[in-house]
Parts: sequence; C-alpha cells; structure tokens
Amino acid sequence: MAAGRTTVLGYPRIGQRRELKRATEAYWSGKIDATALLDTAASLRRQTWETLRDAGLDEIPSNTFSLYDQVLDHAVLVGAVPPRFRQLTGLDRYFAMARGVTGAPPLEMTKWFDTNYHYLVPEVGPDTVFRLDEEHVKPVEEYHEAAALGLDTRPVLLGPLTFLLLAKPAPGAPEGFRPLDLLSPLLDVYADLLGRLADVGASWVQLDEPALAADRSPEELALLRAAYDRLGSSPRRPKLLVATYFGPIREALGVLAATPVDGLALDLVAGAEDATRVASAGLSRRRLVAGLVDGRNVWRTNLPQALAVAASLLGSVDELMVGTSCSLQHVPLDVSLETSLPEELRGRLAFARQKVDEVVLLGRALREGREQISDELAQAEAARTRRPPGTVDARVRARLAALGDGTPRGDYASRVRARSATNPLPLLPTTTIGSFPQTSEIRAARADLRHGRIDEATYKARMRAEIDKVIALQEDIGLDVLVHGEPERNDMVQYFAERLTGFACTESGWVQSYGTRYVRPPILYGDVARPEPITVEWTTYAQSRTTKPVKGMLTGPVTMLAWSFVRDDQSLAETARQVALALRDEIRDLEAAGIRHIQVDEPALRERLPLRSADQPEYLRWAVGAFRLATSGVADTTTIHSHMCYSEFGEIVDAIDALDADVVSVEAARSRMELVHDLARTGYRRGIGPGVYDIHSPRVPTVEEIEDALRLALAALDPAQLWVNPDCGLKTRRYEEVVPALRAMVEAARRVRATLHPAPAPAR
Ligand SMILES: CN1c2c(nc(N)[nH]c2=O)NC[C@@H]1CNc1ccc(C(=O)N[C@@H](CCC(=O)N[C@@H](CCC(=O)N[C@@H](CCC(=O)O)C(=O)O)C(=O)O)C(=O)O)cc1
Ligand SMILES: N[C@@H](CCS)C(=O)O
Ligand SMILES: [Zn+2]
Repeated sequence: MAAGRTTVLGYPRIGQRRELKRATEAYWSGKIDATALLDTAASLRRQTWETLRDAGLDEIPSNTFSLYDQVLDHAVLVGAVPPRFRQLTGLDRYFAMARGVTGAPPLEMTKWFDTNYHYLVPEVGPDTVFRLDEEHVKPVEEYHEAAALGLDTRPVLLGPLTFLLLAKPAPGAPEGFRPLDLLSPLLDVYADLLGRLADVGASWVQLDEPALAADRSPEELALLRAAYDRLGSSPRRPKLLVATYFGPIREALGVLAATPVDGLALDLVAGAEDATRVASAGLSRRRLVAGLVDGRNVWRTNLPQALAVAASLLGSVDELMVGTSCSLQHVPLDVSLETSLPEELRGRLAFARQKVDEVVLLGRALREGREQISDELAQAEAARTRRPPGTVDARVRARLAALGDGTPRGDYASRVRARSATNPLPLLPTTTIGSFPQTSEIRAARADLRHGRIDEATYKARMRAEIDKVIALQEDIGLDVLVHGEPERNDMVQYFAERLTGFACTESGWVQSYGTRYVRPPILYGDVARPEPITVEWTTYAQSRTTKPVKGMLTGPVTMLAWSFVRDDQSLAETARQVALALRDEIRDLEAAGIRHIQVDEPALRERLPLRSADQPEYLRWAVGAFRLATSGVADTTTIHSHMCYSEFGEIVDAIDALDADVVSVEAARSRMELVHDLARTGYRRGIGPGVYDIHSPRVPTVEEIEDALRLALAALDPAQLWVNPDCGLKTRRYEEVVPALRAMVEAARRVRATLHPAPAPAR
C-alpha cells in the first residue's frame, strides 16, 4: 500500500491582485479585447500550476479555472445551452448566459451548496441535446496547456449526477420532467470526453459529486451506481477519482465502492464521520484522497489530529493520498499578502497557499515518518494554539448569561395596532432593501481615505452628500419608507466586522462570490462586542433630511457568521448570540434616536441550512434564536424588517415565521412569487415584501409586469400584509437602471392600491 502522495481538489483562480476581475470587467467595457482577456486567464492558470508544483504537490488539478463560473463552463461543455443563446457563439454566448443580453435573460444564479459562492443554474429540458462543445473542449485544452509545462494534471469535471441535480427544468418543460431523466444521454457525452482525455494522456480525472453530501433518495443512489458502473466500463478512460465534499456521504460511500471507480476523495473535515466507514467500504484496491485540510475555513490544521485520522485509514485502501476537504476556491489566496493582521492571529491562519504546505507536510509525515517532521510539527502546533489577547470578554459572557433568550415581543396584533396609531403608512407601502448604487466616486472616496489622500471629515462629508442625494431621489420617486443607501459600507458584513471587537479584516483576502464580484470575509476569532454605536450617526443624519420614515439597516447574526471565517473553539450558536447581543444594543440605540423601522438582513439564513435534514432543526433553533435575541428588545411601535435573498426558501417557511419580524422582504421575482404562496399556506400573517423585480439584471421592468407580480402575490395574501420592494439591494446597479425601475415600481403600487376597495385596516 502506498501512502503520502499529495493533492488539492481545486485552487483560487482570481489572482493575487484580482487580475481576473479587472481583466473581465475591462473586456466587458470594451477596454481590452478577447485576446488580452484570454492571455490574462492563461497566465493565471500557469501561475497556479507552477505554484502548486513548486510547493511540492504530487498531483495537480486542471480545469479548475473559470472565466465566470465552473457550473456554467460545464453546461457549455456538454451543450446545455438554452435556445435563447444559440445565435451567439464563443465568449459572447458564454457571458450572455451569465449576465443576459437584450431579449435573453441570464441563467438563474443560486448558492453553491452551503457556501457564499453562487453558480449559474443550468437549464435542461426534453429538447436538450447533450453534445461536446467541439470548438472548445476546455478540460482537454487546459490539460494540454499544463502538459506544455511538463505537468500531467488531473482534469476536474463536475460529475453527471450533481450536474443534473443542480440543473432546473428548462422553461416550457412538461410538468413532471426532471433533468435527471436525461442521465443516459449525458453519460454518452462523459464517455466521449473521458476517451478524449485518455487520448491526450490524462492518467486520472476528478469527477466532483458534492450532491452526495446531502440526503439522497434510493432512486438517486441507484442512478449514481448506474452512472459510475457505466463510466467505469468505458473502453478508453483515465482512472476515475470521484470527489465529494461539504459533508459525509454515508450510504453513498458503499454505492460508489460497488462501482468500478478507481478512487474517492472524501471530506474528512465536514464529513469526519466517513473516516470510520472506510474500513468496511471495500476500498482495498482503490485510491483514497483523505480531505484532511479544511477548504472552508482559514485556521491552521490540527496536524497531529489529521495524522491520527490518516493512520486510521492505512491498510483499508490501496493508496492513501493527502488532500484538501474541498476546492480551496472558498478561502483567500495567501496570508503572506496581509500586513496588518494582529501577529498572534496571523500565525494561526492558513489561506490557500499555506494549506498546500500543510498538505505537503502531512504527506511527508506519512511517507517519511512523523519523527522526520517533528520540528515543523512542533512549530505549527505552537502557532496554531496561541490565543491572541482579547479572545475572551467576560462582560459579554455575563450579559448573555443574564439575558438568556430575552423576553419575546408582544403579540403581533398588538404591534400592528400600536403602529397604525403612531406611524401610519399607505396600503402596499413601497420601500427598497437598503443599498443604492456603489458608484465609482464612492469607492474612490474610500480608497482616498485608505491611502491618506483625504481625511475622515472630508470622507464623511462626501458620504453625507451621497445620502442627501439618495434621500432626495427617493422622495422624488415617491417611496414610502426610505433608506440612507449604505454608501459608507464597503460590504454589508465587513463594514460591521470592522467595527466590532473579536473580528479581524484582511486587506487582500478576496474570495469570489459570483462572477467578477468578490468579498473579503472577516475572521471572527474572539468574543464579539460593540465598542460604540455603528450606524446611528448615518441613519439619524438621513432621517434629519426627510419627514418620511427612514429604515435603519443592519446585518443579522447568522449572516455575519455565514459570511465570515468563524472561530472553531466554541459552538456557532454561542458565537451567534454574541453578535446578536451587539446588534441588540445597536437596535436599542437606533430606536432611542427616533428610528421607527429597523431592518436586520439575514440573506444567509437559508444558505447555512445543513445539507442533511436531520441536522436542520437544531440549526434553525439557534439561528432563529439569535435573530430574536437581536430584535426582541424593541417597542411595539417599532417595525422590525428582515430581508433574505439568493436561495430557495420553501424549506424554511416556518423559520421565517418564527423570526417574529414584522415584515420580511424576500427574493421572489424569478420564481413567480412561489414563496408568497408557500408562506400563505402555512398561515403566515405578518408583513411580506416579495421582490417585485430582479435587481441582478440591468433590465428595467415595466409598470405592467410589476403590477402582475403584485396581483399574483395578492392572490395569496391579505393586502394589509403586502409590501412593495425590489428583490435585493441596488448596490451593483447603475442609477440609469435604478431610477426608472423604482419609478415603475411606485407607479405599479399606486395602480394596484387604487383597485383595492374598501381599504382593509393597515397591518404593519
Ligand atoms: C448580498 N451579497 C453579499 C454576499 N456576501 C457578502 N459578504 N456581501 C454581500 O453583499 N453574498 C451574497 C451576495 C453577493 N453579492 C455581492 C454583490 C456585490 C459584491 C461586490 O460588489 N463586491 C465588490 C467589493 C466590495 C468591496 O469590498 N468594496 C470595497 C473596495 C472596493 C475596491 O475594489 N476598491 C478599489 C479602488 C476603488 C475604485 O477606484 O474603485 C481597490 O481597492 O482597488 C469598498 O467599496 O471600499 C467587488 O468589487 O467585487 C460582492 C458580492
Ligand atoms: N441591505 C443590503 C442587503 C443585501 S442582501 C443591501 O441592500 O445591499
Ligand atoms: Zn439581498
């Protein structure tokens, strides 16, 4: 048995200085041509391969690069191109599928499992003819490119089962059609592709099947078996490594072991329990890539513990390789780019580049014996276990213990009565989700402040001028509940993290969120407290510029955690309570300053729902508890709003109700108000603002289509429940799109309002 060769399942592709974003956006705006974009892409790929080779990895993946999204790449590769894009070719078609063009809306975008990465949802219908994109067989091209550097890489493909499970039925597909129905013709294409990869010399291919980390039906497991029996028996093929990640695969392990696949990669971090299944799984003639280094968090690996897990697997497989739990695309590139993190914290961190070193070190320990690396191990352990000062805040802990779950708010009906007396609003009140366009002037002002080109007072004056503009615009458009527009926020999570203790923020720790939009997830390493009010000054300034109510805007506890890298030395539930307490204080201060509407955004509530249904109730219990802890301290006259987006909410309608928010705004435009109907069926009686148009597209909606959306919602709701708002914040849009879209929205609300007689009692 061989042990100790090393690999990773994938690597960040965006470049040290966000070269991919800059080149792609320059291409979109016509500043560079396709050749320049593709040159940048090729140079990023080369850098990655050389880095991984020089770090000493034994097997390097390829086809992990993408100009926009790996699922989109795969859809194009296998010919799943919806008819509306077929008159286009090459890059034009690729980016049109991602971003839409006139007359052809883009593919839908949604969360990649429980991560903050978003993929484009393939559309598959009975008319889809799977066929390899002959012009551009990307995995073969990338294999060649790496081969020119002397590397026999392992091409990475999305596996057939996961691809079809992630796809949605194409528009117009008959009721009951499922993309999985097309597994057999899809497998023909995979067999063809495997043949071509074998022909060019690939020894191994990685087929990613993360869908196996979620509950799978007996039928799906049977299809899994059939798929890999079939691919395994392809006459010409490289060896097949099926990679799973984001959790344990449980019964699927035995199913895969019964097929002729040559190896498995298991996530032994999020799916640690699978380690105990390996011995009896029948893998004695296979390769196992043990995913021992966490691809989802930034902490150094507990190397002795990882070695103990590896040791427990020796003897059960033919080859034991060391690897990462998943692709490293979900973590930032390199800690060494950070210059201002507290030193003790920095020492505990491992970003993608450092994780590769950890994999290599673990490999050496397995090959050469642990004693050969004892110095490196001792140093790594010393750095990992050092605690930065300020990790424990006794005051926060005592306050939380005293508060327990907090006292629940009064019943909803009393709140409605209290508000209609003190803050009446028209029926179908109009509002927005918070952010207005983040213009280049706003970003440039922030960059000027960072580089010392302007002082704090000048920066604040510019932000206040922006707020003046945003307030005046909303008054002119005729919105009912206004927002300050969030100009001062670099990001809805990072902004708060920068102002709370217990969080550290990076300078260069960019992670792709979707396409050319990246985020720098903060690092939550210690107890969380709020040294001083965060948003009160901006919100009250905005309120001073208008007599209409201004809605305060905060990011909720679950989202703060979901979009950060979170400490692993206490439960998420406990950490969420600390964030909730800080928000509770902020809400109290906003309320004391006269703010009557406060929105606590929880767009990540659904995203972090555990992939296994058995684990979901416990998560929802603490997630909802944290939201309620943050929001339950307010008077009946204060309206608590929440907002969610980017996900399918059908599974969490009860939790949405349990938040006890007065109004919840949700993404609904693309799903034709499905959620509204789901909520209404469960007896949801509070306010709801189903997004009436899709802010992810530059397209300006017509008044008529927004009216239609509102009428569709009213088919399920009492008019007193309905709020009118876009799908999400407007930060990624331009004013040229925002102004006509909001005017259309307000006009549609007016028209629908006029048809509602007699007016029912307002209930918000
Ligand atoms: C709601 N969404 C969010 C998610 N996660 C978050 N953490 N935050 C979110 O808002 N997940 C789900 C969705 C994902 N959606 C988005 C939407 C938009 C972005 C985005 O626009 N990202 C920006 C970076 C934002 C930021 O940090 N801005 C900073 C720095 C800006 C910058 O690059 N400055 C330049 C210089 C200035 C200039 O001249 O332009 C520089 O430093 O070089 C800031 O505003 O200060 C992006 O550009 O990708 C992300 C997720
Ligand atoms: N208030 C935030 C929510 C985004 S999910 C915004 O408007 O951008
Ligand atoms: Zn949103």
